[in-house]
Amino acid sequence: MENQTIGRGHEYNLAWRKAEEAALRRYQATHWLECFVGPLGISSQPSEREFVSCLRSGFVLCNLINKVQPGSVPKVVEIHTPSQSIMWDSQPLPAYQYFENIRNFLVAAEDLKLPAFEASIFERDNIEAGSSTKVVDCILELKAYHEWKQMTGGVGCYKPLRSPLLTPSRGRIQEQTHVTVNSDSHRRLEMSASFPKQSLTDEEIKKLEGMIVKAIAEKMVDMKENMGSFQNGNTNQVELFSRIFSSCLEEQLQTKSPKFKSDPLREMSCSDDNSACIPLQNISNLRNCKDKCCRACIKKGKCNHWTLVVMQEKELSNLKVLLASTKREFENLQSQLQSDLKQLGDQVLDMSNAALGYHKVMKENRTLHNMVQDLKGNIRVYCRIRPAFDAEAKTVVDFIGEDGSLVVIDPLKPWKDGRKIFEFNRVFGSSATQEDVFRDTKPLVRSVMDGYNVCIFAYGQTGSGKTYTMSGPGGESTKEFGINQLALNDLFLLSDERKDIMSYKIHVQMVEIYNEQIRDLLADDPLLTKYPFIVIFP
Ligand SMILES: Nc1ncnc2c1ncn2[C@@H]1O[C@H](COP(=O)(O)OP(=O)(O)OP(=O)(O)O)[C@@H](O)[C@H]1O
Repeated sequence: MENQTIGRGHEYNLAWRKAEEAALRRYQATHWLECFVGPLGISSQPSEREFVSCLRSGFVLCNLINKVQPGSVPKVVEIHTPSQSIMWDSQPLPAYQYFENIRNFLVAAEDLKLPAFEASIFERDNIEAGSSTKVVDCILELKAYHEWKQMTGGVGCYKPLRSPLLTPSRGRIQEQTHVTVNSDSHRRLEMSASFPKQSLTDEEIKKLEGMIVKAIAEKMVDMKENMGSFQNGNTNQVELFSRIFSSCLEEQLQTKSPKFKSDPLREMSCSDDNSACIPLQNISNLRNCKDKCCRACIKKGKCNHWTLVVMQEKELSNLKVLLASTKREFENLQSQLQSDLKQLGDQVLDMSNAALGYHKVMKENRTLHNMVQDLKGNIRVYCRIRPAFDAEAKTVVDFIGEDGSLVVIDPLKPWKDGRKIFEFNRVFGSSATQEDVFRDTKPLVRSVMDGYNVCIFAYGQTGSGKTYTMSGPGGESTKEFGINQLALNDLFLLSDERKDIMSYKIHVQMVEIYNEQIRDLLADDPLLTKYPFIVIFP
C-alpha cells in the first residue's frame, strides 16, 4: 500500500513537470506572437483555454504565417467583430470561419514542414489538458523557421529541429517570457485543475500513465532525429544553431544592457530597433540587397549596414589614392637617392684618384729630395765664425767665399806664409743668425721622416760657440733657438702635416761624453746616468 503511494507520487511529480514545461512553452509562444503579430488580448501567462480561444478564429495564425512567409495564406477570412478576437471567453465562432482559416494555415504549415495539429482542437468543448501542446509546437517551430530565415536570408534548406535542443531551456524560457515561476505561477498552472490534490482513481492513474508514456516516446523520437542529424556531420545545422544562439544572446544583451552599444563600429552595424547584429564579414552580401536593407536584420527599414559599407568603400578608395601617391613619392625619393649615391660614388672615386696621385707625387718629391741630399753629399761640413769678443784685437778671417772657401791670416807669420785657405760646404759669417744656420741643415733633418739616418754634431775648441749653435744661448727666449730645438719643432710640424697618411713616434735622448764617460743627461735617477743606459720607451 505504501509502495503504491510512493509510485503514485512519482507519477504525479512527472506529470507536474511535464505540465510545467508545456506551460512554459506556451508562455514563450504567446510572448513571440504578441511581439510579432500584436497584442492578443490575453495574459502573458495564459491558460490553455485562453491560448486556444484567442487562436480559434485562425486569423492570428494566418497573419502570423503570412508575416513569416508572405503569401502563404492568400486569403484570410476577416473577423468583423474585433471584440471576438480580443475577448477569448466569447461565444464560439461559426465553424466555417475558423475552419477555413485554420485549414489554410495547416496547408501553409505543411508546406513549411511544420508540425501539424488537428483543427478540432479549437472546438471549445475539446479544450482539455495538453490539447494545445501541438499548436504550441507548431508556433515555436514557425518561430525557429523565422529565425533561420533571418540568419540565412532563406538561402538553403531548412531542417526542422523539433527537439529540446532547439527549444530553449527552462531557464531561457523564463528569461524570454519574463516569467518567474514562483509558487503563484505554479498555482496558476492548469495542472492544478487537471490533477486535483485529492486521491486519484485507478482509471485516472492509467490515463495519466498513458499520457506520460506518450510524451516521453515523442521526446525520445525527436531527440533521436536530432542526434542523427548532428552525427551525420551536418555542419550547417551546427553553424545555424551557434548563429541562432549568438544572435539570441546578443539580442538579450542589447535589451538588458544598452551600454553594450558603446562601440561605435557596433553601433553602426546594428540598427536602433534591437534587430540582430551580423558579423562585419557578412556585410559584403549587402551589395545584392535591392531595398538597401540587410537580410540579416530581423526588421526591415532601419539598417545602417549599407551606410557602413559605403563609408568603408570611401575610406578604402581614399587609402588607395594615398597609397598610390606615397608609392610615387617613394619611387621619386628612391631614384633621387640612387642618383645622389651615384654622384657620391663618383666623388669618392675622384678623391681616391686624387689621393693616389697625391701619394705618388709625394713619393716622387721625397725621392727627389733625398736624391738632392745625396748629391749635396752625405757628409757635409759647415763652418760658423763666432763674433769677436772685445779682448780679441783683430779678426783672423780674411775672406769668406760663397762656394764655402775660407781664408784666414795668421798675424804672427809673414804675409805669404800666414794665409791659410779652407774648403767647407758652406761658411757662415759672424753675422749669420741661428735661422741661417738651420736653413741649410733643415733638408737633412727632414730626411729623418723618410727613414734616413741623420747625424749633426758641432766640433771646435773651447768657447768657439758649439753650445750656442746647437742649443742656443739658453733662457726663456725662443728667438735664438739652436739647431736641436729648431729641428725638433720642424719634425713635429712635419708629423702633424702627415698625420693622415703616416704615424710617427719621436723620442729624445741627451747624452754627454766627458773623460771617456757617457752620461744620460735626461735620466731621473742619478745612478742610472752612466752608460749602458736603460731606456724605457712607453
Ligand atoms: N754666434 C755667436 N754669437 C754670439 N755669441 C756667441 C756666438 N757663439 C758663441 N757665442 C758666445 O761665446 C761664448 C762661448 O760659447 P759656447 O759656450 O757656445 O762655446 P763652446 O764651444 O760650447 O765652449 P765649451 O766647449 O767650453 O763648452 C758664449 O758666451 C756664447 O754666448
